[in-house]
Amino acid sequence: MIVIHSEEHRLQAGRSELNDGQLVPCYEKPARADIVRARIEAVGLGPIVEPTRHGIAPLERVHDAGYLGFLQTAWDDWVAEHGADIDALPLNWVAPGMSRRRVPRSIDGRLGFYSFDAGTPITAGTWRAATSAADSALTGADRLRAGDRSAFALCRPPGHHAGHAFYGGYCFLNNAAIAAQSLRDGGAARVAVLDVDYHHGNGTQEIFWERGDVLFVSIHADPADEFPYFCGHADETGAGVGDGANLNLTLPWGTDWNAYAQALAVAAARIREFGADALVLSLGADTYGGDPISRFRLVSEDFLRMGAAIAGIGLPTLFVLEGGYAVDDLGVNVANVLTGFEQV
Ligand SMILES: NCCCNCCCCCC(O)(O)C(F)(F)F
Ligand SMILES: [Zn+2]
Repeated sequence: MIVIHSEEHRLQAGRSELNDGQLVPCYEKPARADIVRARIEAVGLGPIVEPTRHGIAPLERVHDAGYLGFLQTAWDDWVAEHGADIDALPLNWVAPGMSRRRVPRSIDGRLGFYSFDAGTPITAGTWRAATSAADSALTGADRLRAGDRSAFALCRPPGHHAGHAFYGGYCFLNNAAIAAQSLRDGGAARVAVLDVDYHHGNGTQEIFWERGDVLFVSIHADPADEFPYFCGHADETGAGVGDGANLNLTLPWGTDWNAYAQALAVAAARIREFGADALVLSLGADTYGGDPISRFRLVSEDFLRMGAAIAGIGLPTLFVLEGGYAVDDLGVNVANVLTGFEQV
């Protein structure tokens, strides 16, 4: 399995995030990619290559042009107002009943206009890091189009919380959605996205909400209890021609492999029934029992079983890294999914 990875991920190194009322060091940090890369090399999963640059066009196939323009200038606009010693974080958002008709001139206003949390710092390197992650996912999509059975885009920052025109949950560009759209544009008639991150992929859901050509399936902690809280419920099935092409499988805190495997079997059956030509797998490993911000109870061996179950779907598969914050074990857990897949 080829692995695509850019050193430019290191350019996203936020100082702090707002979590549970406090500014704390960022959980989504460069060491995450380093430990995954080291394990991938140790197990000899496959060659590790740099992404090819794809420019802004594939990003515009998924994201709003005004949002992309904002992301490109946000840091400079922030520095002009607040200086370069503090990362850019929003301080207020659009609440129900407030107007979203005008984009504010203020950088503080635009940070809130285009985001949904204060846990996702924009820094000097955010744009370059985020575009390098999107290029990794796009390069992986190119490999599937060239006939590879699988590829792994070792992406940082992650993407599945980023929507058409918003960022949050450590995500700026939706790497998995950008790759899925690239596969569609490259000739795949139907593409499935399966999200196994502990958190609901609200961004991916929003992007494909009214699309019947891309199936989105997510297995995640019940949003009644867990971030991102406001969507991801089982009754969210899509809209218009997309109705029925969105499947949310929610699980309670404390979920172990037995329960998780049953949800994964339902997801696999739905994907087979959909008749996709390719699968994009949003691979978060924060379902791990040792994860500091999550509350499922998978153990490292379960990730081997997860990889085998994904292989059982029988589609060319692009793995795209999302979350996972038990950094010491992240490499083993991610590599186990990929190894489990390859062994089928
Ligand atoms: N008390 C709850 C704090 C929640 N803090 C934000 C959690 C973000 C999770 C991000 C992720 O793991 O879903 C991704 F894959 F996108 F990286
Ligand atoms: Zn997550």
